[in-house]
Amino acid sequence: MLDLIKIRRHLHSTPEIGLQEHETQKYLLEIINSVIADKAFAELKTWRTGILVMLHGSQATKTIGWRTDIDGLPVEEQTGLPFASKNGRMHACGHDIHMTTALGLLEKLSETQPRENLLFLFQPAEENEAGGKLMYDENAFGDWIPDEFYGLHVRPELKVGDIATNTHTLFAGTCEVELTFKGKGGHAAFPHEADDALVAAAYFVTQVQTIVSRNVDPLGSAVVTFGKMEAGTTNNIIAETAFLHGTIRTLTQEMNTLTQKRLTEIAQGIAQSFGMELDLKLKQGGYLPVENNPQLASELMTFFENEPAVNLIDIEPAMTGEDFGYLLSKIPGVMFWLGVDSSAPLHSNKMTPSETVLDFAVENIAKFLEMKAKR
Ligand SMILES: CC(=O)N[C@@H](CCC[C@H](N)C(=O)O)C(=O)O
Repeated sequence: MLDLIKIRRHLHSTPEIGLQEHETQKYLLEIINSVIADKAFAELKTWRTGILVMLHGSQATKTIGWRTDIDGLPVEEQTGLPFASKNGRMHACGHDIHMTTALGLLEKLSETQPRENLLFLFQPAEENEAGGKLMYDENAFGDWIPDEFYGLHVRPELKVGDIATNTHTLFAGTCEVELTFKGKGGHAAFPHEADDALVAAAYFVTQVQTIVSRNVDPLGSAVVTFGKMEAGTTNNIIAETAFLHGTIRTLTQEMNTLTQKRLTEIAQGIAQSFGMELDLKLKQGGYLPVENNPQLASELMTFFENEPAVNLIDIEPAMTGEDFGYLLSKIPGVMFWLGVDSSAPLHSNKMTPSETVLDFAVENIAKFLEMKAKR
């Protein structure tokens, strides 16, 4: 039987960034191969750093998919745990828990051959390059495309035992924004001979706040956050360029399109009024809103509601993003939050999920997938 705590700690101590998860893939493959070694009904294929494992059903009429993501974040871990990552990257979004749960599910569900096909997707690059979209668009699934797709994300504020989802939108659609104002540098004493990119960026950051307050329907939802701004070199030199890196989050794709349009207009207007060049990149990729399929979500919620160990919560959408949104735009399915009881939030360098969630998750999600694959 797999030692889930040992596996989780190994994965936790060796995180890798999206599409560079080579060691992670190697380690996952070792475990997956040990689990399916004597199962004639199991088959495996890889795509770059991703892995697909198919348990072929005995009387398959459909394919049920389970998805996990495998990448880490560029975060210096500060948990002080004995198995903390020391490589400048961290599983600060819980993907170590996601992967370990998927391995536990694979072990449990491959004990006997399911009736329906069961596909396990270990997907790279959830955080940056929308690996799910890449795999789908590059036909990594081939004829293993699931008919229904399920997946989870850990949620620090919820307790172990909590499973939270809804029958509509669970996560926002996001759009990454990269923007550079290119002006003309100069001496601080001669501003009239320069075009100050830092001042333009300051106006932009202020004006862009009006998208949420003036353009978004007050009954709708949008977030425009710039988390990074770089301009200038020292106090007495006028900045030639200013770089801003941000993200848009909205609960509908229409709102995302509107927000992207207004942001573009504001950036262009400011560049023009300050007489400088603008380089603007909007990167939405696969980060579409995560839309649960109403019927499948309702079935999943009823199932977990009737499981004594599970506290099922009907939850409001969150403004986090997930490239599972892209896969769910192609394949009906459900994503849910799994409570992991950490006092530090997602993406924090102190995020510490409770490992007791592993047994809970494998036990209860396996029951749901067994019901779907009709043993
Ligand atoms: C669950 C979670 O935290 N997801 C990330 C997804 C990032 C999407 C993309 N890189 C962007 O920033 O738009 C999140 O930040 O919500």
